[in-house]
Amino acid sequence: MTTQTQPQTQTATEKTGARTDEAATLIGGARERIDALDDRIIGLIQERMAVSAVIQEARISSGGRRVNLAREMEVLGHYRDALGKPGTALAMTMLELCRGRI
Ligand SMILES: C=C(O[C@@H]1C=C(C(=O)O)C=C[C@H]1O)C(=O)O
Repeated sequence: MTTQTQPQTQTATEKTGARTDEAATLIGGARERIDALDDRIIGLIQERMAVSAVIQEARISSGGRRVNLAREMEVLGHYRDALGKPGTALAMTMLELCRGRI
């Protein structure tokens, strides 16, 4: 005899961890907004990467270096002022995406 695994359908409450249908509905809607925001954030990061690459290529073509630490300090400060210490970590990851590892 062969055993078959049936596709499991999760209820909205199982998917969200909520204990009531009302909370599950609210969470489902809010998660859709988060997914849409994440898509926009990813698109903005990709746009930033492209602009950053233009700057880096222009500087390298002119005989300069890829990285400019003074400017990176300004970027880090901007994120730290807006978001606190985790903002610095976020900016460091973003800089790595934009100019690679140093
Ligand atoms: C984009 C630049 O080049 C590099 C990338 C940076 C960035 O992505 O923000 C910042 C400084 C440089 O290391 C720049 O100098 O502005």
